[in-house]
Amino acid sequence: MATTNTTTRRIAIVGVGQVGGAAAYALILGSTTVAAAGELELLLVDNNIALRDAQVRDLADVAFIINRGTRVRAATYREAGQCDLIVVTAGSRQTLGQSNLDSASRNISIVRNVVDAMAPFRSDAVLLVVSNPVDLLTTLALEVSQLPLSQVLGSGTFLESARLRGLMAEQIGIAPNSIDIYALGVHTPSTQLTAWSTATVAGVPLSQSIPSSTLVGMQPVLERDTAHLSEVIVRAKGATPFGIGAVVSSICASVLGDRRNVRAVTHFQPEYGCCLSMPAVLGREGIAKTIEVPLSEEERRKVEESAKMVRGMMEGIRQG
Ligand SMILES: NC(=O)c1ccc[n+]([C@@H]2O[C@H](COP(=O)([O-])OP(=O)(O)OC[C@H]3O[C@@H](n4cnc5c(N)ncnc54)[C@H](O)[C@@H]3O)[C@@H](O)[C@H]2O)c1
Repeated sequence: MATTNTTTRRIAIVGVGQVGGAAAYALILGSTTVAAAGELELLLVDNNIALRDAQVRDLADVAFIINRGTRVRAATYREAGQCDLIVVTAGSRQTLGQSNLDSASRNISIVRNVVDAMAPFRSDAVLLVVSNPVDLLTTLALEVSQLPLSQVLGSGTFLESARLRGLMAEQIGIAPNSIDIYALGVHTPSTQLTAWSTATVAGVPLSQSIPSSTLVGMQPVLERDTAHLSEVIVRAKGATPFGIGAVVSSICASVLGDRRNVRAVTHFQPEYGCCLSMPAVLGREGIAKTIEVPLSEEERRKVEESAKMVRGMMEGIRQG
């Protein structure tokens, strides 16, 4: 490793294709925020060595231009396991027409292997999983890494929650950061849940802060657009790197800066026996606290149904 300095924050990105590359780019642009008061070193890992080295060179140019002392270099799995924060974006992208199951089984084996190759982890390392299916792979990474529960999380429905607020803001003329609403549960278009029952504007329930005719009209459209926009983007350009890249950068800033922002990320839920997205307070330890959301009976039943699928797949993985 390069010589250490107490204020250097190290983030490893494992899998530097479209998503890993965009995450690295967002991290370099936001390096002052991400590394809190210190400097940022980005370690890139990929089993495609030519691609990894090309990404290092391309991203090093960005760092030179930004000129905030950020360093970018290639690294091994072992070095990645010793970083402050490790982002797992390794995987095979799901192509349209390919079944979820095909893509899931390849990513299960990839994520198991990369997490295994990084172990043993630095004791305070935080592991952030982005590869899909993200709830299953975060649950798997938690088991394989043997890190404490709080230190393993996944991007989950953070992006969908941000998208939901942004799309709603356009409809109702209120800024996104003044709307408190989350997409929760298991991250797929058919299983994630919009927590309408707990949504507020300025602490006032949505049902009292927006005319009911507006609310009823926009709910199905927002749900559909929030859940399916990624598919639309993938159909047109093959991947969705920028939104998720910004999500990674934001989570890294929250964790390394111990900022205590509340974000919908996937993390272990004892009640459901697997990782799925619920709002969490993010701090240096990863998940500082889960916010208990008082879901309606129907919302809870929907979350339990999809959690059952994740638990079933985990059981299949354990039995080999
Ligand atoms: N959670 C989300 O919201 C979200 C959003 C977008 C993409 N994704 C997921 O992110 C993952 C990556 O997507 P992408 O578009 O960047 O795909 P990509 O194919 O462009 O990149 C994947 C990279 O992983 C690398 N890789 C594969 N096996 C590896 C291994 N064993 N060790 C190290 N690197 C390895 C590949 O060489 C490639 O560079 C996919 O699983 C995708 O579904 C998640």
